Amino acid sequence: MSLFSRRNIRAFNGVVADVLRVACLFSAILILIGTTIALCRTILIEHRLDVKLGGRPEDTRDVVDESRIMKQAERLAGALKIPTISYKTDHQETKAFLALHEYLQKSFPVLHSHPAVKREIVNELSLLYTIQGTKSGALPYLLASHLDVVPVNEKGWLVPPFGGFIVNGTYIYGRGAMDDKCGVMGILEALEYLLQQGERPHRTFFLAFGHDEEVSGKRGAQEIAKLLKNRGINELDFVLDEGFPISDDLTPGTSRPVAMVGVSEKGTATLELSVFGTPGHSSFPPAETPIGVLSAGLARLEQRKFKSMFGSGPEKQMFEHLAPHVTFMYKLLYSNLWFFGPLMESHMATMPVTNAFLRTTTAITMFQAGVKENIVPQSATAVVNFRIHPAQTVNDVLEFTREVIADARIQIKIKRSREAHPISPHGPYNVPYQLISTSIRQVYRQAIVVPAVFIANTDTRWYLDFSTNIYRFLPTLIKLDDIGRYHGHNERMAVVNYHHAVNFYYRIMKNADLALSKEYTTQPFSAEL
Ligand SMILES: CCCCCCCC/C=C\CCCCCCCC(=O)N[C@@H](CC(C)C)C(=O)O
Ligand SMILES: [Zn+2]
Ligand SMILES: [Zn+2]
Repeated sequence: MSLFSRRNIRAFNGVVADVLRVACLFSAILILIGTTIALCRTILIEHRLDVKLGGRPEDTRDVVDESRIMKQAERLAGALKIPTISYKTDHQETKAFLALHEYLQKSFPVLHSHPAVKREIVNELSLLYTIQGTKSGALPYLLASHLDVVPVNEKGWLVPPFGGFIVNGTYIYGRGAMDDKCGVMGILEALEYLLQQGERPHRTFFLAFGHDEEVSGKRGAQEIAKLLKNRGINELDFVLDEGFPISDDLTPGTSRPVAMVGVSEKGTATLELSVFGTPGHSSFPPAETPIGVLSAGLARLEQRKFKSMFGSGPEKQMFEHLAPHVTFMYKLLYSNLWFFGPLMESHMATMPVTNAFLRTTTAITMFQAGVKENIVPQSATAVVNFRIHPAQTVNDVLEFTREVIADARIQIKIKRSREAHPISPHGPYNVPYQLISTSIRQVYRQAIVVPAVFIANTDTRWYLDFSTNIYRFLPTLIKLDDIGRYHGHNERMAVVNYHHAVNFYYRIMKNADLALSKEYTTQPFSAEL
């Protein structure tokens, strides 16, 4: 009988169908088990934590008095009028920073004259505040923000970017409204209020406001870090700096806001690509010019994306934390990335901001060549900025670039680089992470808090030595169309969101003291589950 007889083919089809049936059943069982485990784990953990930290999200005691909302907004607007622009390292609007220092002193008189608060100017333009707690023995913590802003192109703005306008009593417009004067002003508002109430923090903490975050932090945060070290401060309980804002209506499967707390940040590499040739008359040009050669190489680099590293970083935990709070279909999806990962990847790759979560990104940010229309230029130079997924390294970026460029005429030089930051603990027993999470949910009561990798960079790089608990989060709410306002036109902050930001920092200060109590210090909070 032939191997391909009808009977054999029928039998073979039967076996294939059986195997497929078993595989489907097996996958379905695994998906259900995966979903159940993820849900139980997160629900149990979150419930326990709410009880432990004593601050259930619905608890609104101690929240800064709402009648102050407009006054707070006006004070932030005042700070936005001061153009503390960083153009590049050592090229800054120096006078504006001094004006901002003075404005802060005038705006927050209680804290600036309080015996427990020491304010220092570091490296001429940065500020370090030390708030002396009433209890000794506990590790201090540090809240960071930055005083500088990126330059503006006034043309695209609805109102002048340094006008300090509050439009319709609803939005505070101005460069720095989101990045990051809301942090500086929000923290100081919270502390001013706390001291005004006659309260005194139990625990010592620092406020570190660098003046050059937008151009590296070398002169600001780095110097603040050195000063702390020189004073014998080698360890901090946690550091909280700017990071993701809370995203509203951006997460499939839920209409609730999602607060991503940055537990790491992507690495970065800035490469300079150059081509050199011989200058000459444009009426008898060579077959290829430096501009042509470099452009072709850059086009190849832009078109060849880095492979997706989805699932090789904390993305898994991010989606597991989302799972209990989303619709049933998305519960299945988010709890079973081993199965649905590719589907999620292809969806996330369609938007730049979600694509940045998946992979190392490539951005050609500068190009320079040519001096006159009839001279073939001698050289062409481009700058390419990469943001590196935590599962890859600077070296991977360099190798990838060489492989894609594949043209010996294009020289590749590293201008700046830094590996991705270590992943900070974000388990149920990590007090600093839970303290931040609880503070978020006490203010944004609907928010789902999840760990994530911050896709941009912050001053936290200078504080990595001080603690393993380094977090990045901005306590405001944004919608999809607000993302373009970062470093773009019409940066703004809703008056009500700014009020929430102040409340959040106030909560941090209160909860940090709560976390000092015996109950917390005797529990194994530092251990991961
Ligand atoms: C399920 C996914 C939902 C996705 C929602 C995402 C919402 C994220 C929105 C915005 C992120 C923007 C981050 C802005 C970063 C500001 C910090 C900054 O500019 N840092 C500089 C530092 C550098 C050293 C000069 C930077 O270039 O990274
Ligand atoms: Zn910033
Ligand atoms: Zn920025």
